[in-house]
Amino acid sequence: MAVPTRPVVYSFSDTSNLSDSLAEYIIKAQRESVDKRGRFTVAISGGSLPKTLTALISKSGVKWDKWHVFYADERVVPLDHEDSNHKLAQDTLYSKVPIPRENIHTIDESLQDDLEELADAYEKELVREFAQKDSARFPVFDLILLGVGPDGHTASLFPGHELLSENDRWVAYIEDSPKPPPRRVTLTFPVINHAARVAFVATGVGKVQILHDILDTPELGLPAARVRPVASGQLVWFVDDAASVEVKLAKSEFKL
Ligand SMILES: O=C(O)[C@H](O)[C@@H](O)[C@H](O)[C@H](O)COP(=O)(O)O
Repeated sequence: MAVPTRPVVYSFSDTSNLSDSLAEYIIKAQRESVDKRGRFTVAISGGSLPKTLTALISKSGVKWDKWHVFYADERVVPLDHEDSNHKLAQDTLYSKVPIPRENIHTIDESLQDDLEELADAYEKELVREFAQKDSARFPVFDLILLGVGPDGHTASLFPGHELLSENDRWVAYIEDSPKPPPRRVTLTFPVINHAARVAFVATGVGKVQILHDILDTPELGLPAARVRPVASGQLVWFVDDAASVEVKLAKSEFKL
């Protein structure tokens, strides 16, 4: 059994410094992935995360045509709905950079009335994009970008939910999400924990307690604390000083 990865925690004075360093981290991950496999597969979350990616817009090292973007979770609403993570990322990022639309892997909104079928279809999209390239049982994302809720959820994996023990499916659905909207699809822990890199982003005073709980008492088993990339997977937290004020775990000085 691989030794669980210990998280590296980078704390920044403000979100502008965080966003700039996160962009440098992502570009380094992209460079390594493109050098090895000619592409960069990344899964992003919704909420406040897309906004922290905007520093990439002005960076010269981003090879947008090599990116393949998926969603760590997505709300099951039309892709132009205000609750859609895709719409959020489209308005915040994609509309400002030359990423090919065919490289953005959205849910099939025509299936939104049948969550089982929609989750299955998204899983098949992952199989198409990864299986012929990686023979592993689970897809190996180059990078998964996660947020964390005040209850410790990440993606759409919520405390006490049966999805936390889903160990076979790559994509699962939830119809009673405690965070609205209720109907969502999400990557499962096996997929998240097979990523080459996982980076959490958490900012603001609203995350003070949950960051302390997750980073200093992982034995509580909160969903975000159960993200432990196996093998050589890296686990990094990008936080601001406001959110990490109660974190006892030693913070590292950001360096690539
Ligand atoms: O679709 C979603 O709602 C997100 O993927 C969700 O998992 C988010 O990352 C957390 O709820 C944190 O959200 P904030 O960063 O906005 O607090």
